[in-house]
Amino acid sequence: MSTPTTTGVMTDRVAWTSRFADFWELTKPRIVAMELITIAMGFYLAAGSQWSPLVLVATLLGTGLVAGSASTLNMWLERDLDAMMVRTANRPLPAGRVVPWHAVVYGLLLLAGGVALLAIGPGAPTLTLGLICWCLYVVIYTPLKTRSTLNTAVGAASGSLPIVMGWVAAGGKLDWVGCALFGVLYLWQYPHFMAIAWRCKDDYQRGGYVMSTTVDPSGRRAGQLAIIGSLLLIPVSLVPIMVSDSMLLSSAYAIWCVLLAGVYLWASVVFARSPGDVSSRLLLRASLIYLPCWILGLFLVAI
Ligand code: HEM
Ligand SMILES: CC(C)=CCC/C(C)=C/CC/C(C)=C/COP(=O)(O)OP(=O)(O)O
Repeated sequence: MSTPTTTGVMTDRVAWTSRFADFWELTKPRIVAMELITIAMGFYLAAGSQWSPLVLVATLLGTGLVAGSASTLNMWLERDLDAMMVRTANRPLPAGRVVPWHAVVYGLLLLAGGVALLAIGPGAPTLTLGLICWCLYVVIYTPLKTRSTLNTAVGAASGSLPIVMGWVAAGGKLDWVGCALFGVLYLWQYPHFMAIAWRCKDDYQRGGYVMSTTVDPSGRRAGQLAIIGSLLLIPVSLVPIMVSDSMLLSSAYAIWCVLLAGVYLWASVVFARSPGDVSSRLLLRASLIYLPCWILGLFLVAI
């Protein structure tokens, strides 16, 4: 009878670790992590003094699973196009490290787990939003990417709903504040994505994607959309002031929001005036700084 050698056990361990890493990558973990932070923030803002830690955990885990499922099925649907683009060619499916039907089963299992958690935890309103979000991303946004630049308007909606899911899960109504949370995330995505759409325009062209920068390679249209998004962020990001009773905290929040959106607007203008490698990197960085900083501001205003 043969016994497993140390080398054999080590090789198995490495193989399992890289398999785990491939399935993990299918969920686009960095975007999901950022979404989870927005969900926690939405929940925190709506929760009064009485809130259930179990509902919070179920909302975070459930939405995380539904979002991971959406990303996995998005990658499955786009596996052939991803193979044509430099940025995505080494993803688990186009690189052949995960078999397509395994990804489908995995994506559906994640969806089932997420639906169960959202049903048991926060309940029907949050679950309904989660399913709408999933459909927007997988069923509408993904096929629309090769057909119309309207894809960004739809993708941005799926990126903005999770913060509302957190808000609703903690008992928030779809009032001014609930809509403003959606609005900030929605508008934030325009400069964020316009920077990426510029940086990846050759890739998008190779994959046959219809993006603002492939229909207008001068970058004019992308620049205009980035400016409109960051400009509108100034008034919309001020609406959540309504959750605070403190004059001091609301004033500090207002100044913070105007400052953040001002920097974002400045980066958008720099990009619009001269679309290029440096200006698009600046805008992408500004977008990745804006979001956590705005969330920090919300945290403080709701103390
Ligand atoms: C229309 C909507 C969106 C599109 C098309 C989009 C697209 C992308 C793409 C293609 C990248 C990779 C950039 C690169 O490789 O250089 C990226 C990065 C990123 N996105 Fe977005 N995004 C959108 C919305 C969102 C939302 C809603 C969030 C989270 C709340 C988010 C968070 C991030 C983060 C944290 C990164 C940097 C980490 C990474 O490269 O994975 N994005 N986005
Ligand atoms: C609850 C739930 C379903 C949440 C969904 C949250 C989510 C995954 C938002 C992503 C937003 C978005 C449009 C990302 C870009 O995808 P892309 O396909 O353009 O990116 P890629 O080119 O890197 O594949």
